[in-house]
Amino acid sequence: MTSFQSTLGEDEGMAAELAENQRAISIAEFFEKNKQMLGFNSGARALVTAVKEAVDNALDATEEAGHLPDIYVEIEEAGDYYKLVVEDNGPGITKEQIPKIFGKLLYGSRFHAREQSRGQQGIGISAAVLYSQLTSGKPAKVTSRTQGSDTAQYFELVIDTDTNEPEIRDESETSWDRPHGTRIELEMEGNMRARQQLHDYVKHTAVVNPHARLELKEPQEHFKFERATDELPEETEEIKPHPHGVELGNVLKMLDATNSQTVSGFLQTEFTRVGKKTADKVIDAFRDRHFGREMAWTPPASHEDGDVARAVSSAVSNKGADATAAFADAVADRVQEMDRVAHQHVRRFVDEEAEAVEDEYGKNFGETVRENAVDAAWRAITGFDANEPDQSASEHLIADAYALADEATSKRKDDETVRAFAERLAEKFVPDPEDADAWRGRFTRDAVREFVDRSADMTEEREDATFGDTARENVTTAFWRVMRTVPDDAPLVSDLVGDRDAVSRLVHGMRETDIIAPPTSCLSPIGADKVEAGLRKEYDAEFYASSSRDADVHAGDPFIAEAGIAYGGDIEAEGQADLLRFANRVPLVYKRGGCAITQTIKGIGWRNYNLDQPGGSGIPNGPVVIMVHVASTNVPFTSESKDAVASVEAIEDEIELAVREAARELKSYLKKQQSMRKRQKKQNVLADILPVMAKKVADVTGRPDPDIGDALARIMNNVLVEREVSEGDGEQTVTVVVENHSDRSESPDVTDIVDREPRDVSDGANVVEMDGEWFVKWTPDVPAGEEARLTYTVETDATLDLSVSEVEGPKLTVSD
Ligand SMILES: Nc1ncnc2c1ncn2[C@@H]1O[C@H](COP(=O)(O)OP(=O)(O)OP(=O)(O)O)[C@@H](O)[C@H]1O
Repeated sequence: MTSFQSTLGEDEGMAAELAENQRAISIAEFFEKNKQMLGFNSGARALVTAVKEAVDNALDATEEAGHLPDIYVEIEEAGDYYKLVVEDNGPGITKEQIPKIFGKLLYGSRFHAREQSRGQQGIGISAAVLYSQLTSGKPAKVTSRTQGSDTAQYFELVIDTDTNEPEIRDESETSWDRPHGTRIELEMEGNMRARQQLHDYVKHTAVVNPHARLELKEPQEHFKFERATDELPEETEEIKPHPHGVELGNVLKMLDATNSQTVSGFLQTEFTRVGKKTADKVIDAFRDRHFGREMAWTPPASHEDGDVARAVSSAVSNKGADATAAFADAVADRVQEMDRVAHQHVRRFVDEEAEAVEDEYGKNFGETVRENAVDAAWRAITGFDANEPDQSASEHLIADAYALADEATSKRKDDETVRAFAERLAEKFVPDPEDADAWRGRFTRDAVREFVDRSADMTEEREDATFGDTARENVTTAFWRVMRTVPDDAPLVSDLVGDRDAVSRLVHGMRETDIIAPPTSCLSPIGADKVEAGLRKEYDAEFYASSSRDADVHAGDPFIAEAGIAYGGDIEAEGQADLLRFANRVPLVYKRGGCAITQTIKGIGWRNYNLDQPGGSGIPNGPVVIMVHVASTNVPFTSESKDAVASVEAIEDEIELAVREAARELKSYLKKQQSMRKRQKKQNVLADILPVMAKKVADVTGRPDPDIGDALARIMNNVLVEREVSEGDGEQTVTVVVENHSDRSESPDVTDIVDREPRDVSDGANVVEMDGEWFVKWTPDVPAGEEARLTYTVETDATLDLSVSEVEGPKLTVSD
């Protein structure tokens, strides 16, 4: 304890004095002092954040109303301040809501909705109003016209920071030329030092929202991003939470609020993807933790040390010999039919057979008789004796335990060790007759593990053997597998409310149960095609790849990770790759280092994907743009300013998988490029030396020079395209020969352009005339090792121009 604290403790008057100064703090006051939490920590950043909040809202509102967004942003110098105007063509806001939306922090429509939207907390735009009033002292000016209304509403308002309530300074009806929408005007202290971030935000917003028209007018520049598509993103639907990943606190709250009485009803009504069957599975998993399971032993017939029929028969008195024998035999038969039998089975068989015998013999088999019968049968099966204080495990139980342990442990353990272990373990199941649960063989998994541990420890000590953790876990699992879920009714919702331990077991049950992934109707991913299209729109690269993963769940909220890669072309080759981060279609422009997206990219070994990565970790170098989008009904951000995605394992894993998917495509492209470069190099060398060699050979042998093109194509296993011409009477017959020296079938596009009309064109050609030139095009399928001959005739003085595509350059030899 510090001396200050000890003084406080001694002096009660001090506590009272301190108490006088203690009072609740309004949320508005809190954020007034903690502007950085909302992204208003500097004048430069404040402008970007205010634009972002207003534009995000405008996009959310227009899309939700089914309108193609048309958003205008203007930043203007106004004396010592900057004036920001953001206008949208959304549905507008009603007169009653305007003051609360702009004049009250934590007021919004999205906080409780499980549906993807840019806005989440209901803080964004009111925080911008707060910052503007704090720095300029001016009220926010809001104009809004709802669809179908002749007039617009105009408000001037500020936030009362003591009460976090709007204070209206002016209010009137006005006219506005937009048929519907909202316009907000804020004056604030600021500067344009973050111009680049502002441009990035608007530009990247346009990339991932191709359906939006965006206009940004700032003191120096004016951008217009026209819409690239009239297709709105798919409409999203609100969903309930998914059972995987909901936290204990939430489940406690939900149990408190639900109208359902049974846990099954609760699971089915409050969660997505839970029907009766899934609810039953969750409840079974819950039961296993809550009640434990019942040990099931093999029936005694195989061991011949327990006679169930005789035991049951002697437990029944006064029911007549026939009825007693029929009942005892029937119970014994039912037991024998089982591979393994647990106490619950015996209870069921006794009840069912008692009823059958009652019907047939007219004797009453009441509860006491039945209980005696269950006890007797169970004793016969297990060898347990309720009257024997120091009983030990029967040979039958030891043999059962041995069989399970033997199968679960490695073959290298010697038989004696396993037997000694099994004897000790079987002993642990022998109950104290006073303990009703143990008597029925009911134990939790932890209890079984403890039995195993104690038996293994003892075996290690006495038998000088080793019983490692894996062996212990395997034996526990082997026992747990044969144990049966208890049939007891699950507690009701009213029993669970407030019982943290029991609810925690329910939450574990929910997590353990296989449940299909949540519906993705609540999400609006960009889609792999559009990710690539967005990159193509923005970057002139030589290669693009993209991926969009299936939905996964975090904290009951579904999410999807998407990635795109652009490589080469005009992308800056010097320095690190460019990383574009997006969350719910909003570009993230700040806190790059503290973002899970950046961390995940840094953790990938990019050298495996043929990129340069100094030191083997970190952002790779080279002409690369990596884009990552996380879409979720609740993106976990590191702070309210929503600059960076928090480090959540499930999300990081999916980001990594999405990026690796795209990176694999990049790798095979780069590998191919590399092998093409090698091939080209080899070909260049050959093209230099072959003519020299050919000349020498021709000189020595006195024969004409051989055809170099042909030889080169054969050596390189290329596709060789050659033109042969035979001249006749004023006309020539042209033959284009396609020889395929490679080891796979090829279908090159072969085009000869001639300036006279060709005739007798061979089959399969497509002839198009344009401005006095004829394009004669074939796409022959040429199997490996074969050739195709393509012919036509044309006047002798025609000029010819041969071109070939659809075969990679270094694999092609054209001799015109
Ligand atoms: N331009 C607009 N048109 C229509 N409704 C709007 C507009 N701007 C805001 N709203 C409504 O006001 C609410 C509050 O907006 P605000 O920016 O404060 O929070 P949010 O967008 O819900 O969440 P966040 O704090 O994460 O930005 C929104 O949820 C939306 O219902």
